[in-house]
Parts: sequence; structure tokens; C-alpha cells
Amino acid sequence: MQARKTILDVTDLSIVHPGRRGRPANTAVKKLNLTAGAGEIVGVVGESGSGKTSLAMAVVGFGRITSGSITVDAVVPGPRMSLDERASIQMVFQDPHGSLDPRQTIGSGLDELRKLHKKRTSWISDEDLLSRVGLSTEVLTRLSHQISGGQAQRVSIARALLLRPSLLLADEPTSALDVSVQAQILRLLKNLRDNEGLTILFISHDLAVVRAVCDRVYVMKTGEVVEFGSTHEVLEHPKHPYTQALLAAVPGGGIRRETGHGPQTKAGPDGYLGFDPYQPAKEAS
Ligand SMILES: Nc1ncnc2c1ncn2[C@@H]1O[C@H](COP(=O)(O)OP(=O)(O)OP(=O)(O)O)[C@@H](O)[C@H]1O
Repeated sequence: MQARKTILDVTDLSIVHPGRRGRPANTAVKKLNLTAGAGEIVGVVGESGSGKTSLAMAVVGFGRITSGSITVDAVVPGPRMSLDERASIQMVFQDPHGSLDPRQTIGSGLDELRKLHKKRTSWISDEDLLSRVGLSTEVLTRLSHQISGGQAQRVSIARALLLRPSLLLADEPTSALDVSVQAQILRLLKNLRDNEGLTILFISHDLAVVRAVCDRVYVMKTGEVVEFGSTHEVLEHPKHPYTQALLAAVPGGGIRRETGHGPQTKAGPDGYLGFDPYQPAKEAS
């Protein structure tokens, strides 16, 4: 099999936040190495405070880097990025409405992006773009508060896709959503990986979500990677006591068993039960 092109390359990354008001400096990331290949969904999982957000901010060029390096398809994230380089690294965050301008309709938000990035965005019409994320053009005339959380997250993903990013950073993209909507969004991200070759760095504290969507996973504890490998290997046969403890803390070992979403059946390949999360032909909720 041909090796994948490396899109994200994090080498020996350390991030130290300076202490404020007499507090000691805080080492959030220590000598971290991580890669993501083209068309791969790579997870970073760890408890609160493990350094995920510090890593994520550095990858998109907003955060501090104390030592080490990051490249995203030959772009070095940071304040010196050009507008076009900035557009090549896209983000989707936890709060789906928070990343949309409340005063703009979804359509005028897309128009604004198209004006700012004419070359990057001419490849697709709004209609085709929205259909790729399971939405109809009806959302174009709506304000962000007039669409559901799931729809808003689809719009955020569409806005990212419009810019043809080399990397999508998804930071807890489903944790604010209802469980059934969560599953739809996860399925959408997997479809975009499979059909568009999208490369995704997926940050989460939720093992069930990571299990559902990631090809490979890195487990972070207090700024260090304690274990990494294929999601199956790491979550089915965890070697590090921290990974074992994370799994033990989740009922069902990170395989989510939902209630109230239809009949309970055997876990599907996604680790979810009882419903088919992806309905591309329908207007998504
Ligand atoms: N701007 C900052 N200044 C000082 N310390 C910081 C800053 N940002 C993060 N930290 C510290 O760095 C460590 C890692 O935090 P980080 O937010 O990266 O972890 P996390 O895994 O994303 O946690 P969470 O899920 O709670 O956001 C923590 O001890 C945190 O207190």
C-alpha cells in the first residue's frame, strides 16, 4: 500500500504558559510528536488539563509554541501566515452557534467568505456545498439562531470545506449536541474523509466519540503522549495504565449505549447503537 502523504507534522512540541501574578509557569505540552496523513482522522484524547487545547491552538497558529515545530502541508502555523495559508487550516469548535455571526444570514456569511477568498472558493456552488453536509439551500436565508445546533455545526463544517482546507481541526465538535445529532455529525466527518479525502485532527475527552470516528488516536496525559496507535489497538488493548483508567471510567468502556433513541441493538462498527445516524438525502436536524 502506498504511504499517505503527511499533512500534519508536530515534532518535539513543547508549550509552556508563563505564570501570571506570581504563579509558576505551566508546561501544557511536553516534547510531543504527532502526525496525520492525508485523508486520516487522528484523535487526541485526554482529560481536562492534559494539554489538548494548547496543542490545538498551536496547530491552527493562534497559540504559543515554546520549542519544537509544526507544519501543516508545508505551512508553518503562526502569526506570519498569509491569508491564504490561514484559510488552509480550518477549525470547527464545540459551540456550533458561537462560530457563526448572529447578525448574518447563513448565505451572506458564505458570500463574505467567497469575497475574501475568491480563488479558493470558486470550485463549488452554495447548493452543492450544502448538500455535501446534508443541508438544503433553505438554510441560506436563515440567521444562526433560526437553525438547530446540529444544522449550525453542519454550516460550520460547510464553511470550512468551502475553503478546501489541507487540515480541519475539530475541537470537541459534538460535545454540545444531542446524542443522536452527535452521531450524525460524526458520520458526516467520516464521509468527508472517505469522499473528499479530508484530513482531520479530532480533539476530544470522549472515548466513545473517538472510537466512533478516529483512525488513529494519541492519548495525552499532563502534556505528554502516553500511548498512540490505531484506535482499535489503543482502545481494545490499552497498554498504558492511564488509557486503561480512562476506559474503565466510561461505562461500557467507551462504547455508548443510548437510551431513548430507538431499539437497543448490537453495537455497529461506529460503536453506536440503535439508529442509523446518517441521512444525507434528508434535511438534517
Ligand atoms: N493561557 C494559559 N496560561 C496559563 N496556563 C494555561 C493557559 N492555557 C492552558 N493552561 C494550562 O495548561 C494546562 C493544559 O491546559 P489545556 O487547556 O491545554 O488542556 P485541555 O486538555 O485542553 O483541557 P480542557 O479540556 O479543560 O480545555 C492546564 O494546566 C492549564 O491550566
